[in-house]
Amino acid sequence: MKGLNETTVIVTGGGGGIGRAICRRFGEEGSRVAVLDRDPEAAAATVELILEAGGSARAYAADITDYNAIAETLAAIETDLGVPRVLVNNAGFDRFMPFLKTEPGLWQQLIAVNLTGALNMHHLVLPKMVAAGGGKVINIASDAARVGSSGESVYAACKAGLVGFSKTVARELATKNVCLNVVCPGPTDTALLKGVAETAPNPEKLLEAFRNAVPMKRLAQPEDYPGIVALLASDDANFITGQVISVSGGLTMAG
Ligand SMILES: NC(=O)C1=CN([C@@H]2O[C@H](COP(=O)(O)OP(=O)(O)OC[C@H]3O[C@@H](n4cnc5c(N)ncnc54)[C@H](O)[C@@H]3O)[C@@H](O)[C@H]2O)C=CC1
Ligand SMILES: CC(C)c1ccc(C(=O)O)c(O)c1O
Repeated sequence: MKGLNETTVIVTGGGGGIGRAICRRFGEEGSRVAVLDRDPEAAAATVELILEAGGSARAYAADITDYNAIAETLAAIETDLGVPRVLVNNAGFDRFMPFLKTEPGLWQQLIAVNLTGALNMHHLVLPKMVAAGGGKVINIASDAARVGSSGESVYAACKAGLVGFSKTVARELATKNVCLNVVCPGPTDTALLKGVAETAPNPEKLLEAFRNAVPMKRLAQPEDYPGIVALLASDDANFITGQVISVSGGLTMAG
């Protein structure tokens, strides 16, 4: 795709299911991929896959909830790989529980990763994109933000917050050549979904309910996302900003 070769790309949660698939695609496009994850081994495994395929990547172990640690990590990325032109905010986590059974401590954990973590990344990376004359941000939210999802109230609130935040900053930076767009996955076959299913009284029944809710009657695979993310990061998307796109087999059909 246009404009991705030798471009510096940061992917948070790059060691996980969806993040790894996105990193691999940028590797195939010839980008310099900064695989950022709080799990160092997972990040290193993603880098290994990219290098084996002939691409260029480096692993960065950092927690997106820690503003100062992220500032240090970004300085290292800039020294190693150059100023980022693409940022994919993908790191996230969830616990499945009816809202009335949750406690404020869990809300804080969910908000720290799914909302504050993304704010940290934007606050530290966007000034560099503005100074460099432009950039692309792709935020991985969730269809839970668009249609709701029982058991995911605070997570859904964070993801809906990310959607509103993305549209607002897309307006604020529209004249600076910085485009922000949101991709909303539906239920996807990753460690996150498996972890959630294991906490349910009947994991297979929960997964069946997720499959049945999707018009195309299957869970998403991580490989369902890299195409749209690469497109939104490319020069073919230079006039697209503030948009929200569901990749969920028809779970959300928004006009
Ligand atoms: N799997 C699913 O069904 C869905 C996933 N999503 C979203 O897609 C994104 C990716 O999810 P999956 O690949 O499924 O999850 P995953 O659990 O496979 O990967 C998430 C990765 O993020 C990393 N991470 C978590 N917290 C972090 C932090 N504080 N700092 C740095 N790294 C951190 C983890 O170490 C892990 O490698 C998340 O934002 C999730 O909310 C959205 C809708 C559905
Ligand atoms: C994996 C978790 C439980 C999950 C499941 C379903 C949705 C959704 O319907 O959008 C999610 O966003 C999830 O994160």
